[in-house]
Amino acid sequence: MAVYTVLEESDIASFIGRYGVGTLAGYQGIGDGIENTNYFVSTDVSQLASETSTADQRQFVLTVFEELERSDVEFYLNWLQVLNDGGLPVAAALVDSHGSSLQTVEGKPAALFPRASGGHLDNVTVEQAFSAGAVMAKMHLIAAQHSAQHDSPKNFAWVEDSIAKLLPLIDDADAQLLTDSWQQAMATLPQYELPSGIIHTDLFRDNALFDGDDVSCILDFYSAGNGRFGYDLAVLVNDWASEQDGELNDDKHRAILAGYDSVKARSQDEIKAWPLLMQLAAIRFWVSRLTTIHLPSLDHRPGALTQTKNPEQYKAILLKRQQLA
Ligand SMILES: Nc1ncnc2c1ncn2[C@@H]1O[C@H](COP(=O)(O)OP(=O)(O)O)[C@@H](O)[C@H]1O
Ligand SMILES: N[C@@H](CCOP(=O)(O)O)C(=O)O
Repeated sequence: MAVYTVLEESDIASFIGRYGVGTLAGYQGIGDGIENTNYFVSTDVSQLASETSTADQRQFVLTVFEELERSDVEFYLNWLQVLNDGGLPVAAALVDSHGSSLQTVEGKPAALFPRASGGHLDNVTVEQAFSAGAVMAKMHLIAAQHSAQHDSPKNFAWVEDSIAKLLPLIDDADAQLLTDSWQQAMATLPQYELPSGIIHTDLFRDNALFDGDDVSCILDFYSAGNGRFGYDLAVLVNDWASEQDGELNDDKHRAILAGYDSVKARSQDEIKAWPLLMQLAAIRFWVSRLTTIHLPSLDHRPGALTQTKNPEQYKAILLKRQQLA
């Protein structure tokens, strides 16, 4: 259950009051998520003079950022606005009557977002895989036009540092595989000139909502930062197009790449570096999942331990991707 900051009805009503979006009609803590506190909130807009729609209620998500620094939240809210202005399906924070999107709740940063329609996918069709690739390419096109700078909390420097800390804690065969794979990848990466910008870094299926075949909202930008676009795409493919044993599902893999290329054609170097990028993305999540288990005190996310994800899955994906190189 991802509600760490418990809010009373009166807290939520006064929070909502800053926005002029009607009176509180209902609220419910959101069970999904591991990092922040989220509530679904609905308001009654029937008394609002400005309301032109026929609906009686509007739906929002109230987020309390449990661990992020205020300056980081500020960056993410601005970035969401940039993506929203560029036409990407994201939920940009509402601005209150004083012109601010960033609030404070119990001393922590907080914001109000429109609630997006759509649901999470259990099984991905090739049409949905195509849409996911296309929407990521659109996001990268917007990012390529901006010179924003932000360190992703789990960038390659973090991976390298975490590997060093993990080596004494994991079995010898895994330690060897991790060391060799990482060193080989880092030695090969500079051969390629790979375009970069602000990337999502964690676009797993649980961070996207779908209406039918279309992405209705990309969620959870709170690990975004500078990185290579091809690496972001590899993170997506490893989650959306892997079988249980880590093997690539050819149809979904092809559909994601076709969707991506239909919006932003990959460069020759991005294509040549593709197996390497998938390996890097696999190492990153093998390492973060190992870290949650072996170094829990370093994991800043309050719900990480209760929602532990299986590191072996990403080791299997790494081994399968190495066979493609
Ligand atoms: N704007 C939104 N519209 C609809 N659902 C949302 C929205 N924001 C969050 N959610 C729901 O809340 C869940 C948790 O949000 P997320 O940002 O992933 O949390 P956390 O940062 O804690 O991991 C999402 O998986 C989604 O189901
Ligand atoms: N998608 C990740 C969970 C989020 O991980 P984080 O390391 O970016 O906080 C996974 O499935 O491991």
